Amino acid sequence: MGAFKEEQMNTSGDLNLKDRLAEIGGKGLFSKEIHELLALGGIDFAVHSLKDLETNLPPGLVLACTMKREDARDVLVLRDRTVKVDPNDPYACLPKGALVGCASVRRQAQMLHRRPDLRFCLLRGNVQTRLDKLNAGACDATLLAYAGLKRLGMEDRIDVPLEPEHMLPAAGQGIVGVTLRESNYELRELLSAIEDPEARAVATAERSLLAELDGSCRTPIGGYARLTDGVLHLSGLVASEDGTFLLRREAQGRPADAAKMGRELGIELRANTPPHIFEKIINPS
Ligand SMILES: NCc1[nH]cc(CCC(=O)O)c1CC(=O)O
Repeated sequence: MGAFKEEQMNTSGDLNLKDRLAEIGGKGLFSKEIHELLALGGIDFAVHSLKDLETNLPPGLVLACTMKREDARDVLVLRDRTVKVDPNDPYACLPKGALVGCASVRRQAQMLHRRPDLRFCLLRGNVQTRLDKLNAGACDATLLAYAGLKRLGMEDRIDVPLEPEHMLPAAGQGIVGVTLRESNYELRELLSAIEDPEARAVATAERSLLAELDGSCRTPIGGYARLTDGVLHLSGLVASEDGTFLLRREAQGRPADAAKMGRELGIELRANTPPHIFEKIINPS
């Protein structure tokens, strides 16, 4: 196998900066065009943030490898960096009625659940654009993935890493995965060298939880698994957008049962959630 040729693509997810991701089609947005090209043989593999990768891949494509997980936490980035932060009560540093720039219903719901006084505005664009807008006073704080900031070398802009008990991450957050054609055995074998079994186990649990729950991409859903001493622990969360309803459940078991564990926790969460929270929004206006 010789050198790789890189094909850069801008997807609808990158190009549409105006709307909330949830309203323009959710996860498939970042991978639709890429997977069409992959299926046709225009490219041989595609690299994704697992968080943005749909749970049901197009026929003939597989998730060939999941790489070692970066820090999965979300972080709070503050405009006023001089305030004191209590790690046990990370949202207390925001004044009453503070304006939070955020494009994720999952983050918004979890914050509103603890701080119903907070106000939210849409903040989209790439990370640098968001930080520029924050610094210019568009809002008082924003929430981002630790992994995204770290990979861009902007860890120093992190004010408050949020522990999963305060903010449950999205399924797959912090993990990079590679998709390719199922029939490309040579490349699958080659990529198995960068597969991380722990990332595979946690990603499988989180993604099967998400697959079970994914009624509408507007539903705030969190899923986070970790492996300790050979035991897989999975936390799942469903909330209403305004944070008035929030349900969190945990499960544990063997890594080999990751998919089953995710499905079962998803079923349990759904059974205990008012059905309207999962209602599909066909035509958002
Ligand atoms: N939805 C955008 C997106 N997809 C993956 C990351 C961060 C990196 C990762 O989670 O792997 C981000 C940015 C963010 O949410 O702050």
